[in-house]
Amino acid sequence: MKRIAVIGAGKWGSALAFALGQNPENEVVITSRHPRDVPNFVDLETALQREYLVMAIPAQQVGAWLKEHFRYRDQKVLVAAKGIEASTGRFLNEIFAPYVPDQNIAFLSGPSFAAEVIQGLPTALVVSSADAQTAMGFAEAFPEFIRTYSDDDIAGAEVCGSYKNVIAIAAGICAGLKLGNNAAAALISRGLIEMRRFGLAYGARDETFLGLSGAGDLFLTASSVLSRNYRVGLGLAEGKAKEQIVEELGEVAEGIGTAYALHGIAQRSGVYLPIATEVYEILEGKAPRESLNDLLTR
Ligand SMILES: NC(=O)C1=CN([C@@H]2O[C@H](COP(=O)(O)OP(=O)(O)OC[C@H]3O[C@@H](n4cnc5c(N)ncnc54)[C@H](O)[C@@H]3O)[C@@H](O)[C@H]2O)C=CC1
Ligand SMILES: O=C(CO)COP(=O)(O)O
Repeated sequence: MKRIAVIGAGKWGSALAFALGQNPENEVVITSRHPRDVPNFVDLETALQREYLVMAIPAQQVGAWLKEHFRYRDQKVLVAAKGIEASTGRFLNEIFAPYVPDQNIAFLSGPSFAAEVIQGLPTALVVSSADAQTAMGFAEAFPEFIRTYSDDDIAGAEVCGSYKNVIAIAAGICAGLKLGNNAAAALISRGLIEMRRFGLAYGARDETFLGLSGAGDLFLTASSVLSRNYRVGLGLAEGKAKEQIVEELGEVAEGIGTAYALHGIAQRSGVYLPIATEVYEILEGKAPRESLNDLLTR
């Protein structure tokens, strides 16, 4: 029996708790900063005693959360968030490194809308860890409707999971401006190339970008209104400010923070990130049509 605690009861944490609960080999509890009226809800201290932790707190908040609440007790940790910390440019593996040893941590990626997982719809995910046993331990915890693969390309999982959210914002802008399917396809394919170029510089493996974590999650997120990031793009195309969009969304859209993080990385390192940079400029108020036309005619 795997005793699992999901930390963070938002859309993704709730969906993961549901999915993992479908496997009779697991005993799953969930916790969050606001008590929830769900049968498996426990307080944070109880949750942190569990052997397996699934972290579903957004990337922009998890660093502060770890500092305030986390105490390592040999737990195995699965990081389910996707994003790069805007304030520091840190990836999630860097944020968690001071708290959890490499052999006890894994990262979840792949095309997976929470809204479909919670319906038990077929899904495929990747569990990446430096330790094969840790990756397998989490991969086999998922129920049959979720096909899991395991690998050790943490850099690839992280770059794909975070960067695709920024491309999804750009795709939402493209759709909102009614630039057409040709433009959308050009944008998404160039977004994959940009994400791959950035990821290779971070030590990611090439094949990861054509797999579930890369192309799979990018195509999913950059082509559906189920994506919060895609919906951010639609709002930007309407001329709304990001603050209003986030308020109306009522859920996290990690692509915003990651766009700021990527802009900072590009400024510091000189790496060429045209789409991420244009998304940052539009989030900062640049006219979307001018920006996307620049991008597509460059
Ligand atoms: N929703 C989805 O379809 C998927 C989401 N993800 C990722 O999962 C992560 C979480 O996303 P969602 O659950 O969808 O977002 P959400 O907006 O539905 O929920 C976020 C949750 O984090 C909690 N939270 C925020 N700040 C916190 C803090 N400082 N301390 C404790 N809890 C805090 C909130 O209370 C909320 O319950 C994100 O990184 C997202 O990219 C990954 C795959 C699918
Ligand atoms: O990561 C996701 C799907 O794989 C969820 O995407 P959004 O955060 O854009 O909704």
